[in-house]
Amino acid sequence: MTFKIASMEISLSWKTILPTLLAILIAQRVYANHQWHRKYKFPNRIPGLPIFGNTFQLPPMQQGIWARDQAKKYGEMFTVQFGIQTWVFLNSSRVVHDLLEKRSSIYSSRVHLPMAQTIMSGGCRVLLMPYSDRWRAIRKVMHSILNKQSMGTFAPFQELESRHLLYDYLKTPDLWHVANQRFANSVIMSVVFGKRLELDNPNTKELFETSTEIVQAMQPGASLVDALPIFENLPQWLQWWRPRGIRAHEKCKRVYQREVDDIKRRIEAGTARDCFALQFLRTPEAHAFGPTQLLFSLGSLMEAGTDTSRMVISQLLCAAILDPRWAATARRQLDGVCGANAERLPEFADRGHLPYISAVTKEAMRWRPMAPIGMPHCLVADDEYEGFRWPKGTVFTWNATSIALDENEFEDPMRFWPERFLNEDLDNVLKGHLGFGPGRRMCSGYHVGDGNVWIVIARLLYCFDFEAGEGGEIDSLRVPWIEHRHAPFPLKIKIRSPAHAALVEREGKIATETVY
Ligand code: HEM
Repeated sequence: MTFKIASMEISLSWKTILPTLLAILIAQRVYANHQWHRKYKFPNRIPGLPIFGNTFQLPPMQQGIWARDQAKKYGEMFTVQFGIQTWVFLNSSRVVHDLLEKRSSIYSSRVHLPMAQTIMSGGCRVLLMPYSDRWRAIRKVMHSILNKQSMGTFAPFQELESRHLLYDYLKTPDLWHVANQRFANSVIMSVVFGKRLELDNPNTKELFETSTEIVQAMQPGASLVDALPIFENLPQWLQWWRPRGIRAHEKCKRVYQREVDDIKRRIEAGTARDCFALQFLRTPEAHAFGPTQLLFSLGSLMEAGTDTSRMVISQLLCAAILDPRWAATARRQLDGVCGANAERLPEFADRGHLPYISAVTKEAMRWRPMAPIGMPHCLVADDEYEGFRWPKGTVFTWNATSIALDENEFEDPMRFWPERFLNEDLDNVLKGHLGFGPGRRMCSGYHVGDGNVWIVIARLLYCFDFEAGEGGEIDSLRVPWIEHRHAPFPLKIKIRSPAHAALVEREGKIATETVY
């Protein structure tokens, strides 16, 4: 009886305590939510699902077109919820300039990615690093080696690899996409490690596999814990993704170390060419953050510097067949400088006499942005702007495709029209477009990227004619530029004349036989 009474007493008290506790918790949550909404104010929010927000609305491909449609509907800025992250899309160069450039000191961090950055990269991948002393120190060294004055060190690599590219186009025109990839990979291998790409070397294959793995790991939704970082609090033995991440990390360290050991051997033997790694290894700051950071600083450059150039070159060829007008203008200027009868190949030294090719290069950075919805920049302190208030941790990105194709930004934006860049800012490769990103986080290798595209397009247009291949109309907004297993669009390539064939044969063959 007593027990019964006691148990009744207990159950009675729980019956009252539990709902009361629950009510307090809900009230607290509602109050916190209310306070949060009073404190912070976001631009137009795109309606989404409870809990998941807009996560399932972002398509895996053609994200740029999706984001452009949203910008048309929601205006200069809009807000979306991807998992637990709040993203603000900046849809005009005005707001990009005001926030990501002018306030770059608080808009330049990265989203926390427990799988891609913490585990797979040991926190050391430059592209994914938070804005920190370490990131600033490494970027400073990168800048000191990759600045405009140092381009004389890297231009010979680009010169040689572009001659090899011409030879590949002459001999195996149907494999032009493979030639583009070989060119981009070999330039970056030379720039970073001072040696050419050896296609059949398994070490090379492994090195480039690591890039593919991290690109895949960075895709939204690739890993649950990156979408919902709360899962990183699970005990390590329950984190099923961890062993895969550790394996990828160890593989990266092993393949990067192999390259570092190789260049150290060449330095000792006195056979190393001047390159990024050679200079980097001599810089005390490069060693300040330990051996893993040193390896990943070199690896990060390899990863960031390959696919980017390859894709922009493909875009240019596509633009040439869709609108032959600009290609004809470029050809006229090239013939004026190098002779109409294949007298010689265009050189970097001709750049001052070939302004149209520089304008073509800038227009290529605008036309179909390589990062279609920009790259996430994370805010590190609460901020206010034009009546909006954002908490730290909000993610900002420049809506690259939308801005590039907006007629308020560019006259006749759909047209590939290099003339728009023939102005007093022509020689400033960053000015007038966002192809290399905004603010402090902008591309570290932009001089190399610009040089790659400039020399390749000058030489290809001088030597070859390009026409649409069979396979229907090309929708240049939907071409899968990232594709590397097959050509992203049908293209027919013909050498201009027997004299041009002889020039390519002569200059290209030597390039294919050069070994270092
Ligand atoms: C045409 C070629 C290239 C294009 C269009 C390009 C574009 C970009 C873009 C859009 C970003 C992101 C910027 C941001 O987050 O705001 C970036 C970052 C980066 N790029 Fe490039 N890039 C190119 C070539 C290269 C090359 C050749 C290298 C190396 C030599 C390189 C190294 C990097 C690095 C290290 C980062 C990471 C910067 C950071 O997060 O601090 N890029 N690039």
